[in-house]
Amino acid sequence: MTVLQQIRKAAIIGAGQMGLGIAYVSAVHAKIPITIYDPSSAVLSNATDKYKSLLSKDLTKSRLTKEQADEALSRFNTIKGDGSTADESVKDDVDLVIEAIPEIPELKLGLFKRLGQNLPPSIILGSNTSSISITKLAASAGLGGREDGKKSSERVIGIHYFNPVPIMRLVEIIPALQTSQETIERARSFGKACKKEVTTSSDSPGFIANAILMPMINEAIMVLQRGIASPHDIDLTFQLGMSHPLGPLKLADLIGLDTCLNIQRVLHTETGDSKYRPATLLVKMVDAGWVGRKGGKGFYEYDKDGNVLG
Ligand SMILES: NC(=O)c1ccc[n+]([C@@H]2O[C@H](COP(=O)([O-])OP(=O)(O)OC[C@H]3O[C@@H](n4cnc5c(N)ncnc54)[C@H](O)[C@@H]3O)[C@@H](O)[C@H]2O)c1
Repeated sequence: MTVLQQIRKAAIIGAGQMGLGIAYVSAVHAKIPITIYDPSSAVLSNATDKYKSLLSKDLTKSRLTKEQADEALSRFNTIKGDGSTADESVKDDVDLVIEAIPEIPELKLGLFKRLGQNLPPSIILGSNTSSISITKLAASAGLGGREDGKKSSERVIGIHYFNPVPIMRLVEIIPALQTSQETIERARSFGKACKKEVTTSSDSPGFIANAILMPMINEAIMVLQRGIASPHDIDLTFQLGMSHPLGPLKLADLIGLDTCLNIQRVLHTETGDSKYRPATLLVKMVDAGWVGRKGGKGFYEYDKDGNVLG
C-alpha cells in the first residue's frame, strides 16, 4: 500500500452556497489554506461576509476557540475569475481543485478542459456536480494540453457535498470510468478530513442522492401544480408524516430552483426516461427568476437571512 500524499492546499471554483460551504469545512476541519474563485465580485464579497459569520457563530457556540477561528480566517483567500484563464489561473502549488459552478454541462465541460490543460496531473480535479457525468468531465480534462491525456483524466472525481455543507455530514464520492485508485483514496481521505461520512456511487445520472431525491421533489411540484394541496400542507405531510426535517418544496427552495431544474434536465437527457421530465411549474418559476431561498422567493418568500416570511 502506497503512502497517500495528503491534500495540503486547495482551490475552490464558484463561491455560491456550495463553494463557500466546501471552503469552510476545508479550512476549519481539514485545516488547509484555500483560495475560492468566482467571476462575480459581489458574490466574493458576500462569501467573505458569510465565512466570517459562520466562524463567529461557531465561536459563540464554543465549537471553535478564538485561536482556531483566527487561524481558519487566515486560511481563506478569494480571487476574481474562474481559475482557468491565463491571468488568474489556479497555481500548481495546490493538491486539489473542487468546482462548484452552476449545474450546466457546457460550463463544467469547458472548465475541466481548461483545468486539464493548465494543471499537472498530480493535482486532483474534483466536481461537486449533482448529476453531470464524471466520466464526461474526465474525458474533457484529458483533451489536449501539456500532459498525457490519460493521466489528466485519471485525476478527475466527483466529490459531492450536501447543503448546508458545514452541517450535513455526508460526502458522496463518484469515480469516473477513468479515475485512478489513488485519486479515489485521496478524495475519500479528504472527505473524512472535512469530518464527513463518505459513500461511494458509480457514475450514473444523479448518483445515489439525486437519482432518488429529484423525482420526489418533482412529484411534490406536480401535486402543487395540479392544485391538490398547498405548499404548507405538502411539506407538513413529509415533516410530520414521514419525519423529514424539511418538506420537499422547502428543500427545493434551499437547493435552488434553478439548480433543481438543471439537475432534472440532465437526468432527463441522460436517461431518456420521461419520469425525469421537469414539472412545468418549476420551469415557469425559474423563468420568472424565482430561484428559491438564495433569491428571496420560491415556493415561499424569505428575508435576507433566509428565514421564511409570513
Ligand atoms: N444547492 C445545493 O443544494 C447543492 C447540493 C449539492 C451539490 N450542488 C451542486 O453544486 C454546484 C453549485 O451549486 P450552488 O447551489 O452553490 O450554486 P450557486 O448558484 O449558489 O453558486 C454558483 C456560483 O458559481 C459562480 N459561477 C457562475 N459561472 C461560473 C464560472 N464560469 N466559473 C466560476 N464560477 C462561476 C456564480 O457566480 C455563483 O456564485 C452545482 O453543480 C450544484 O448542482 C448543489
